[in-house]
Amino acid sequence: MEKSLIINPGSTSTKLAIFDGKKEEWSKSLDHSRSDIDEFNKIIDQLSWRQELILEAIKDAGYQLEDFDFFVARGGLLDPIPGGTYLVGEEIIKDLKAGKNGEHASNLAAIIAYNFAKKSGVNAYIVDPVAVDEFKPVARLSGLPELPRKCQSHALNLKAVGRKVAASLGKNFDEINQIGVHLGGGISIAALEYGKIVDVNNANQGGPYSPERVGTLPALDLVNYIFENEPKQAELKKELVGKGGLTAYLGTADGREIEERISSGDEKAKLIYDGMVYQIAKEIGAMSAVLNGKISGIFLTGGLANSDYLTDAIKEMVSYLAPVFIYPGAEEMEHLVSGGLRVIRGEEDAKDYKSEKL
Ligand SMILES: Nc1ncnc2c1ncn2[C@@H]1O[C@H](COP(=O)(O)OP(=O)(O)O)[C@@H](O)[C@H]1O
Ligand SMILES: CCCC(=O)OP(=O)(O)O
Repeated sequence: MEKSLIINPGSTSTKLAIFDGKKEEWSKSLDHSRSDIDEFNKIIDQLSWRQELILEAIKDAGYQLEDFDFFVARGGLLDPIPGGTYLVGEEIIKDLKAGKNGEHASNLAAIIAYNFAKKSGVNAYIVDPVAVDEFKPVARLSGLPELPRKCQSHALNLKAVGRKVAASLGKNFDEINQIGVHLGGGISIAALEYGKIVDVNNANQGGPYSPERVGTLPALDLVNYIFENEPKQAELKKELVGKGGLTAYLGTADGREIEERISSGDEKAKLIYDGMVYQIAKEIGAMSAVLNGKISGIFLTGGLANSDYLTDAIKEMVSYLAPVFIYPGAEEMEHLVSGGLRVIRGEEDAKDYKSEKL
């Protein structure tokens, strides 16, 4: 009675897993090529395509929708809400379909889970969506009232790894302060104050540049660039979010390829890669100030945390602040199923999106 399908779409992959309770029975990552993704104008246009790919994958694995007692999905760009597990209902679906708070691959997750859950007559949940907003009021100020800073992050992985690090220190997640660093295609660097994301760069539009994203840009120069070059809005967004950072400078988002180039003496690759390290360390320093320097640990997670080159270089710049823990990859699937199970087992109530909106 605890069989679940976990659905986690990212910009270039859709990760799937089937659990019975906390035991993983099957998992698969469907990797999507840049050319497949580029076929679609908007993220929401990918809905049927990704949904069919998922159905095919679970069928090939010998499962059908009726086998599942609940579905759990990575939540998308919803209205700002506190962390936790939410029951997916019409209000969530309406906002995600409309792209009310922007476009992101994770917007598809709850819609697909809801479609599947309706067919099977069970519930769908989301856990710690990218829209988790636990900002302090001062963190919202940008300097322009019309453009407040938004709390959007890799909340799912940050919270999952934060819990693990706290446990390894013999503490509860909500007892200590940490700086959480998700190093993926986008980069989130968060001040976790007693388990809450009280500040974070927005991986889609601020902080360090990353394999695919530009990070903070000089505002006036961006305005001039737009007026001088008159780019199409959708094209410019793709340039900033999908083709910025390492991709813009070096033509690849692949850290392994860049490290090979560095090993064979490519000085430009070294400068650009080291520039990303520099910006990451600078942002960690900023989050340390947010926490008044009272930090039990800094953790580095995400795909790039597999790289000794990067983690050693970051450690060299920030380990004076606190011990640095390395958790390569992501803990997202386990965290999603745990969030769903807490509700299924009656250990906590699923939150209601409408009444939790900030
Ligand atoms: N061993 C490695 N060395 C360097 N970079 C790596 C390594 N493994 C993965 N990466 C990089 O990690 C990034 C993807 O991280 P991931 O956490 O999977 O991304 P996302 O958060 O977007 O799902 C890519 O830039 C990839 O090249
Ligand atoms: C807005 C932060 C979430 C994010 O950027 O996720 P992906 O790296 O999976 O696109």
